[in-house]
Amino acid sequence: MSEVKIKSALISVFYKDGLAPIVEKLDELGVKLYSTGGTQKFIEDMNVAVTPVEDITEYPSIFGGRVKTLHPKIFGGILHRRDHEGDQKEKEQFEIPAIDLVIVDLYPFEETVASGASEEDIIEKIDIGGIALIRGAAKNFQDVLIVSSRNYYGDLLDLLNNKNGNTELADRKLFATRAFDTSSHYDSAIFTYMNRDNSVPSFKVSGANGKVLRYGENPHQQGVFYEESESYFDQIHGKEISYNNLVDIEAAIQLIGEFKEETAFAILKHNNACGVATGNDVKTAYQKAFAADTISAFGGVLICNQEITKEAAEEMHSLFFEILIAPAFSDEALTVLQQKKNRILLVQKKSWNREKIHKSMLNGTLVQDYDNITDSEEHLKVVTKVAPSTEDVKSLLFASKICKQSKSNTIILAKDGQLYASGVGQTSRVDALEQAIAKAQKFGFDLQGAVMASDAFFPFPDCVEIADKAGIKAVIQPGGSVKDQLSIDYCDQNGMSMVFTGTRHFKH
Ligand SMILES: NC(=O)c1ncn([C@@H]2O[C@H](COP(=O)(O)O)[C@@H](O)[C@H]2O)c1NC=O
Repeated sequence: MSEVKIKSALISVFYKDGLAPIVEKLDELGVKLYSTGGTQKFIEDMNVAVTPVEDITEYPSIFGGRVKTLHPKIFGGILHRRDHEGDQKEKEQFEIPAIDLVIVDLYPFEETVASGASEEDIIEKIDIGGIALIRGAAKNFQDVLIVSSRNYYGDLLDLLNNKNGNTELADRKLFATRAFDTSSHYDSAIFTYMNRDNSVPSFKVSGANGKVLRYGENPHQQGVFYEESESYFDQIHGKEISYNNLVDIEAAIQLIGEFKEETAFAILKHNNACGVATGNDVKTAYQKAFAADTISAFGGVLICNQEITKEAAEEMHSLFFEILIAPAFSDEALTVLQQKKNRILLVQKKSWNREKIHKSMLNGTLVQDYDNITDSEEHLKVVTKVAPSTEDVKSLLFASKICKQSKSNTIILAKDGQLYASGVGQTSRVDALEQAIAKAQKFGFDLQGAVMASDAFFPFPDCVEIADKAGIKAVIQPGGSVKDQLSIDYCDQNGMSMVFTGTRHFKH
């Protein structure tokens, strides 16, 4: 049977907002309504006739609502095959009313977890009856239409309006597919919560609201972005965000997350910082970040951890950049920045907060903890005769933050809250250092008294030697090489200071 006329509907929804126009339309179409406690009251308050499910089940809602729709007469009403003689006989025998449309909006499990509620409250938000209704109605898409979330109310209304209460098989199948998307996403979230201690060696990821991108990494590749949780940003201006933009946005949000106490500004290209600085105000921090590499900044992704001021906006307006991310923009700043129609402006809504990260690998998925160690003073062990000065320690920790958020192998050269230059993504540490020195010289930085950070230990003393000859006098690195002593000896012989952090920060 392809076309089905909706004659009856069961509505059981957690959030009642958005429901009223649907109830009105169903009432207008003469659809008989069944409902559960709170939803029933909502419908009655609209002065629309509704039959409580209890009238069908002849049971009250019990155990604090844990069992209300879970009854053969409800599930029989949904699941019986309309064109099956045996099912029809049993339906008559057990006096089961047909239910042609099911509208469910599940208990908000993910929201409850995100709110930091107690385990008891979270467990109570595991919907049982609702998920069963969704699965039952979706299974019987031959006869029944399932609306599994309030996200689909708009589509339901269109359907009711356009087809006058009739549905085609293709409609029901589409809504059923969406229903299994809803139910599988819901169960994945429950599993992920229950498996917080990784006691079960299984990994679930469920992205929703797939956004088809213009293309993937290159124009001949397709790309889609599936978000797993609330978005990190709101786009307030500019062209459509691309696949590569998203990759850079993540790198930018991770990098800026390292700077919690001071005003910081960063400019990234291809996931690596080409400019980072702290400053007393946003404009100063931007100017210092831009100075690190005035060429790479062209077309870059900019990020700041403070509101963008008018002064800062005017300063950066002349730069062609792709994206600017900030927690807020002043009205005057927006007036300046929005003059260029394509440039993307994003309001960052939350700091980087993922504990686990994953990437597809071979025929599976690699999962690991996010590198959530930011080197700070208490991590530092002075291994040389000379200790770094207070100012050097500040510069070393600043450099180490950038180092952690750059692609390995990385060497960062910095001073006074300003990235001087970096060597990133190199196959040898010496290459990374030589690249950084050459870049610093190219952009006019005097490396006398600058500091060096390395994301991993030095296997040989060559790096400290090259750095020393370039004028660098303080070094931060994890330590841990069997030949650490050779680097330490070189520093001691040449009046350099070096600290070990004990933490390697590879980023591949
Ligand atoms: N236990 C059940 O039989 C049951 N049947 C439906 N629900 C849920 O109850 C909520 C609606 O409840 P109410 O109409 O009482 O506000 C919906 O989110 C629905 O998914 C149930 N609750 C949880 O499992």
